Amino acid sequence: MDRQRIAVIGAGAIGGVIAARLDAVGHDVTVTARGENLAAIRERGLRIAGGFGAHTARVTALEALREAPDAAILAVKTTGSVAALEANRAALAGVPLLVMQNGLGGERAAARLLGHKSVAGGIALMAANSLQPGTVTVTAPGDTIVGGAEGERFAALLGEALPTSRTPSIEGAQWTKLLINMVNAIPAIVGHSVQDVIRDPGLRRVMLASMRETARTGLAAGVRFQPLQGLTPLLVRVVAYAPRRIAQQIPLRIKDRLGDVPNMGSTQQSIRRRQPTEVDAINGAVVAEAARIGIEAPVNAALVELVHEVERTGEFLAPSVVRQLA
Ligand SMILES: NC(=O)C1=CN([C@@H]2O[C@H](COP(=O)(O)OP(=O)(O)OC[C@H]3O[C@@H](n4cnc5c(N)ncnc54)[C@H](OP(=O)(O)O)[C@@H]3O)[C@@H](O)[C@H]2O)C=CC1
Ligand SMILES: CC(C)(CO)C(=O)C(=O)O
Repeated sequence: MDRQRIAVIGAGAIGGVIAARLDAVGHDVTVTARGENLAAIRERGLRIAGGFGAHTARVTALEALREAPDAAILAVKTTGSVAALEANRAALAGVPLLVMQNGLGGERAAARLLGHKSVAGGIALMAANSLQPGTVTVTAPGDTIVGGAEGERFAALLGEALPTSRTPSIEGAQWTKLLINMVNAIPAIVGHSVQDVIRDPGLRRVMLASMRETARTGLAAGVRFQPLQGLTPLLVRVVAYAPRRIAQQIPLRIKDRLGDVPNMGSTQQSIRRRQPTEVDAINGAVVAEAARIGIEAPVNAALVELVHEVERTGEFLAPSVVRQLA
């Protein structure tokens, strides 16, 4: 593919990896960042290490885009989407955009806000920690999944830089990722790695309960879950309805896929940076969809409350507080 001018809005964990890999394969990359992260990228470059190899990308780093790129990628947390899109609205007019976010429908919200339809949805299956400015460690590599409008364009672009595939239904893929993201809340509440939380039988029981609510809600709402990382539609039914001793194999598999390098999950990383988390867009999305179709999701509702409590106080809670939820 010809050298393209690519803008990555939000050079944190996922945006940082994507920007550095696009730089590594020869694209002209501009990132937007702020504060210490912006200063570190300007001074030392954007550094990635771990699962996709080491690279220091000497990218252009700005607070906001000054001109229209050929294509753009939004990789801020869902809580920052509106501000980040507003800040770059003029440069993004008519520019194809890929929204790389967990949660449901980020690409639809961005398309509404920008007032154009060239917006694709992307799902990162890698796990990455970004706790030092300008530096990202990929703790577990994984595919990037792209779908929706402009899916073909972004699959071709990212496919040069990272393992990438297309999904025929970004909504169905986002629901499967939502199920996987039930691993996020409990580590953010207790301050342990995702792997350690899943190893703990009592915490795993609560995580599985939140996964069951997600699977049952999605199935009841008519979602066609797409296969992701071996999590097939059949296994989604196993999560929803099989006896607990069988269904718990799903969180255990996710732990194995995350590998041995401790991963905090993106929600806990927000907590550790004293920033708002995406819990309302993850566990809260299950609660909202369950309410919409007239069922309940009490474990997810409780997890939302506990993550907000940790956000407010900055203090992790004892695992026993979570174990009693299921
Ligand atoms: N980390 C992971 O392993 C995974 C994350 N995801 C998903 O990917 C998405 C991105 O998450 P992640 O990369 O972890 O998040 P990060 O918080 O690490 O990165 C987001 C970056 O965007 C920056 N940012 C926010 N608002 C603006 C703005 N207005 N202008 C410029 N920069 C801005 C943030 O800066 P600041 O720090 O100053 O706020 C931060 O550096 C989320 O939806 C997440 O759920 C999906 C799979 C795995
Ligand atoms: C990698 C994974 C599944 C959990 O760590 C994730 O999506 C996240 O951190 O948001």
